[in-house]
Amino acid sequence: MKFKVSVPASTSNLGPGFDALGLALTLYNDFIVEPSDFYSVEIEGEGAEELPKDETNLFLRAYRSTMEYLGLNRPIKVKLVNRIPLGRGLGSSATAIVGGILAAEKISGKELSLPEVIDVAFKFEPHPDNVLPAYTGGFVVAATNGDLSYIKLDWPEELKVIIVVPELFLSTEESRSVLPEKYDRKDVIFNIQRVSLLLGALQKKDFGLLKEAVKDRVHQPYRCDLIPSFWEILSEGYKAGAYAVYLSGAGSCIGALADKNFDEIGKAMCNVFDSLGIESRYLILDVDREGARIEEELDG
Ligand SMILES: Nc1ncnc2c1ncn2[C@@H]1O[C@H](COP(=O)(O)OP(=O)(O)OP(=O)(O)O)[C@@H](O)[C@H]1O
Ligand SMILES: N[C@@H](CCO)C(=O)O
Repeated sequence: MKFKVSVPASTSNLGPGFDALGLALTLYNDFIVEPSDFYSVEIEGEGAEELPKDETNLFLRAYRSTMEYLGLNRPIKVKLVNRIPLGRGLGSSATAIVGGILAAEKISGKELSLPEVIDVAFKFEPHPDNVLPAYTGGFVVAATNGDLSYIKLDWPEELKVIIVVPELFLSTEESRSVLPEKYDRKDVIFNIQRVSLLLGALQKKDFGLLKEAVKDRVHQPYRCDLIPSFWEILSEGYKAGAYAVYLSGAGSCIGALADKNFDEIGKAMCNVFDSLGIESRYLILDVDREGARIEEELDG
């Protein structure tokens, strides 16, 4: 039994929806798994040099934790084919967690319920906005309070996501450490208004509202100093025709929503990084609607 688990990247927050909104993208990490006499990890692509190849590897930790939950221990050999840049706010760690859980389900022949999947996943990443879209695909609104409530919403077909990827590694831990413990009531109200507007604007395809709807006072004003010329990059994205520009997840990637001028928007934002001597590239992505999947049996 040799199989491939494919898990999509995700862009979360979308401005004001901190720890609540997540969107799966058509960029994938693949995990090629087969039973073995002992655990081993091989890595190709992103993080091949940096990520651990022993039992501390996040994919293996999630796999083993799921197997432990099921009362099993079945060693595997896994090859990580990583296409999602690490430490950029594209949910790479969420793909490893979800991939490990799916691999355990396949090897054990047992299916976990969504609450069980979330219970295991939250041991490693206690916010839902990357884990959930990685697992379910699509545009997801998640609410946690002990239990998880979530809903998958329609995403307008014509809206693509342009992701600018700078050569700036930013761990989620570091990017969360700059956030305040408490917020002013006016800032909380500001974000509640914008998230509501954002969901309405997407539902009605009133894209002219998106620029206001992605404004945020909960995380971007605190994280902006971690990304040189953050506000200028947003401004260049808007000038080139984006409807919305925001920090993707915990950063450092910047996301832009548009239905045309995709290359112009990507280039305009990368030019700002260029002028700072920071290498960058852009990806034009659609929304993945399927989520994590076991794509194929690779042999017998
Ligand atoms: N594809 C992967 N395979 C194995 N481990 C990973 C993978 N991606 C991330 N990790 C592990 O998860 C840890 C935390 O990653 P972190 O959340 O900071 O970054 P990220 O997942 O790349 O970005 P983000 O969650 O902001 O989108 C990393 O130090 C790394 O050990
Ligand atoms: N909502 C999270 C995403 C990172 O997993 C954050 O912004 O910190």
